[in-house]
Amino acid sequence: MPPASAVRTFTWEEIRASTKGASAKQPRVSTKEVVRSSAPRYIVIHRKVYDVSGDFVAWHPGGEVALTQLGEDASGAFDAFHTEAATEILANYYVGDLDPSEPTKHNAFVDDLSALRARLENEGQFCSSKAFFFRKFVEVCLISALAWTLLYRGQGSVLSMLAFGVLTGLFWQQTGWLSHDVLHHQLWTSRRLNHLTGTFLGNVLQGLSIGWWGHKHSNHHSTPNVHLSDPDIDTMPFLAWSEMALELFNDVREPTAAAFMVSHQPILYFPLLGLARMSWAYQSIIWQFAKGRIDGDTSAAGIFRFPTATVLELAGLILHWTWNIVGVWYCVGWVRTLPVLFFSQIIGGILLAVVFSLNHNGMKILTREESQITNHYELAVVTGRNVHGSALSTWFTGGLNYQIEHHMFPTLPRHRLSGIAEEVHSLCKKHHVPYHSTGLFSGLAEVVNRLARISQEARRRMATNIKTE
Ligand code: HEM
Repeated sequence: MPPASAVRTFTWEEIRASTKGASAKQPRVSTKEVVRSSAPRYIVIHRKVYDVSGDFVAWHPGGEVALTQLGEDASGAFDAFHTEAATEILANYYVGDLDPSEPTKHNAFVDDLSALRARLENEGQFCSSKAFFFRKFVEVCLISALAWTLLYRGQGSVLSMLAFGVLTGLFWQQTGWLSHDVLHHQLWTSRRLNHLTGTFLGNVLQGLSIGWWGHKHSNHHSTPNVHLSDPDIDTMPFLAWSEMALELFNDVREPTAAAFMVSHQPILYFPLLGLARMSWAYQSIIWQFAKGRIDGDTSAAGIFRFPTATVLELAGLILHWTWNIVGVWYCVGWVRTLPVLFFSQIIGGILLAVVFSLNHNGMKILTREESQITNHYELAVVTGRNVHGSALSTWFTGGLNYQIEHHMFPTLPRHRLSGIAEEVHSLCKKHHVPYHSTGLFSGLAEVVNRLARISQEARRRMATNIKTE
């Protein structure tokens, strides 16, 4: 590192200029541009400036998700995702300091939450209880075993097929929470072991690609409910979650179909949830052959640079579909195979998507500019909805009912989240950050109300023929 006097200092203007290539409609510079152009690309972490241009993305174990923070203060996102080892590697990309006169997202709220993180680390709370995760694994195995036993013994009766569909949907939901935990590196300290366990839980048991999911989910964690950045609210032309999303009408391929969907979205919402799992399964397969191209980038994310990862993923997906199709056929015959599989996919879709929806939908949606001045912890609070209540709601939602705490500390094992919720809540109160916790059904009502409000606005705009750009 150069001596203090020789350290280059940067203004935000210079740092933001390094996002050249981004536009209001496409706020992220494409990975291809970052990799191929020789222009420096800066991010700021704890007032130090790092250049992540060139081969950074190809090397980075988190892949192109780092680019969601280009030109920004990425301190919170960096702290949330990384271990001590990554902090040591930072020096390789260091190019200077943020000018002392420039502001950052750092404030007293960040100080208090960083202190909480440090205390949790010292207490060893980031280490998981293996007994908890083993119990969870046994639970999902029992659900699946019951489903298959009923289907086999039922000899094609409608009741046994319905029971199989419901139990298999539940199995996929609960396995989904398990793979989510593992892929957030909550289970093992070895990242490779987490990826391997995740491939088994995600690809083999669930039929969903962990690479596809990891890419989407890391982007979501980095920019939750940020318009045009968070893939989880990028649901046009089917659902619009904000007035801002209505401005995307001009970009969709079938504006008339989109207008129909959005103006009926509160009614279409639940049927659409039923289709969610089939859509994810389809995208999981496509992803294997066109990694990254789904989002318009032709280069693959860093986690795919090992061909073995792709081979394992493909093998997992093939195993999943073979086991399910042949198994159902063996129990109920060809004619009933498709309806049984279809029904279980619908139930699985609803059970998973309803929880995802509860986590953030209907909460505040920020513009890119607003997110640039909102620190990572505050972003977690204002965009996240906790669902309080019983042990049953924690079981059903896989601990994601502590959504705010999960976003603050994604690597904290799920069984520790309830233990810190009260403290996080009181810190939010102390710093006047609005913390929202509600019941499962009132949360769902909030989601539907938001859809209804946006739908009404869409109809108003259509009726008055206001052109939205
Ligand atoms: C110069 C800046 C960065 C460096 C040197 C870096 C380095 C690393 C390293 C070494 C890992 C492996 C895990 C670990 O040791 O902790 C990692 C993983 C990861 N990074 Fe970064 N990182 C940077 C910036 C970012 C940013 C800004 C984001 C998000 C906005 C990000 C997201 C991730 C994610 C999601 C993973 C986990 C991937 C997995 O599932 O294993 N990184 N990074």
